[in-house]
Amino acid sequence: MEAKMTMTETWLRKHRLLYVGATRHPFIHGIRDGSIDISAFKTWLGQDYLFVRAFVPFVESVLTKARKGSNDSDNDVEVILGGLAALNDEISWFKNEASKWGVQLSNIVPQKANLEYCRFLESLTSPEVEYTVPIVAFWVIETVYQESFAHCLEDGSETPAELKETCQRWGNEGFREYCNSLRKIADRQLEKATDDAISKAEATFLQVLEYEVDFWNMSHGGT
Ligand SMILES: Cc1ncc(CN)c(N)n1
Repeated sequence: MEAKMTMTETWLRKHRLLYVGATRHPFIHGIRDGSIDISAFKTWLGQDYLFVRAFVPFVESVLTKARKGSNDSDNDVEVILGGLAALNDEISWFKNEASKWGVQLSNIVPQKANLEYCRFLESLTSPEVEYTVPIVAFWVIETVYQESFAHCLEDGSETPAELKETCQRWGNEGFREYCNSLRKIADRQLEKATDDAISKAEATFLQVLEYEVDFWNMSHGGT
């Protein structure tokens, strides 16, 4: 008998074009084939540092909701706490990387796409938004980076040596497994969710993908 398709699988198939748009963006192609304009990379670096700082309270709120709204809360808390710990490392990494590239983090002003994305994440921290919705958002946010940067490390890629460490940060196997754990939590929640929560979660899935595309665009000179 064939295994039943999970909700995340259904959405990934149904919204394939947008998903590919977010995970195979020209910014990523530029890293992968070595044609990236380093000023675009530096813009991304500074903006992403601000994003990651704003991402922490979002993840904290997911953690709080996991404690209250999950019937496997020990597992969920462990996975989400692992994510928070990774964010702590990520922030230190951004600081180091910025000084390597001569990017002054204290002078970075968030661009429109970044502000809008952070505002959207903040809206998901409201207690009225049930756990299923932000856990789906969390899974997609992390997975877009995992799939994007892993693509830059595949056989045949010509990623410049000085950008390999960046790609390793999200493209590594451990990060992939962590994304799979988030996906399993999201699917488990979706299985028992109401139709209303499922449609809100699907809309959130799409919004995150759109925000991710806008985020990459911003590094290419968009706003
Ligand atoms: C915009 C964005 N999306 C996702 C990630 C992965 N934490 C990130 N650092 N920045």
